[in-house]
Amino acid sequence: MQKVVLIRHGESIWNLENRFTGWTDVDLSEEGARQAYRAGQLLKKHDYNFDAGFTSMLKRSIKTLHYILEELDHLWIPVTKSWRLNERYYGALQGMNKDEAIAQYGIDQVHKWRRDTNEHPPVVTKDDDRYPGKDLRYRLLTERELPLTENLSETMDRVLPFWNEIIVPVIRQNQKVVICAHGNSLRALIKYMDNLTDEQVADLEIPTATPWVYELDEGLNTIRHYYLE
Ligand SMILES: O=C(O)[C@@H](CO)OP(=O)(O)O
Repeated sequence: MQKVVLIRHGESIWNLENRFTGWTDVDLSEEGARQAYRAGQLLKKHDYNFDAGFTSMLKRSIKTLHYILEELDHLWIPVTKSWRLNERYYGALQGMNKDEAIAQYGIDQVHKWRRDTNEHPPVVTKDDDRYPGKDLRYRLLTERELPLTENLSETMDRVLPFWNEIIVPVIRQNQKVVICAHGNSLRALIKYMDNLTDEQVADLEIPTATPWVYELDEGLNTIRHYYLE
């Protein structure tokens, strides 16, 4: 049996302001940083230790993992950062307040944008400052990889190769792995791991900075999962 710990970043400033975030690189709120340290303390209390960490290229996740590893006195483990674990790219919704979006577009449309597996948020154009092609950190990505918008299915298309080709081989070497990512990149991973239907994944809400333990069998099928308390 293998245990993998998944964790969504702590509360960000835009979580607090209720704004669509996606690939916008907003920082943790003060409470978000405290949540991350508390998650580290919880893992320590339960005697968790890790050999390898994985996170996105966004500071709210990078810092959350860093604070957790600091609490565990584990800052020395290798941490791999990849855009493939980034939050779902929310296109032209990024920056918009979610209540204002509901007032403008209606609750049903906003719910579809947020939780339907196949619905695309409105696109950004390539001259928009929010286009990832303008961001230095993504300069090695191909044009096809740079999103203008993304639904959950497309998020799965970029998360799953990273899981299968990069993380799974590390787990198979019996390394203990922690993955710190985002609400929707984790939903994409769990949809695949637990074979969830579109309806089931629409109801899956992942709390911030709460260690989520996945126990996997030899074939890396889920035996059970639970949040640490
Ligand atoms: O704004 C976002 O990027 C995500 C995560 O905070 O929001 P939602 O839960 O609406 O998909």
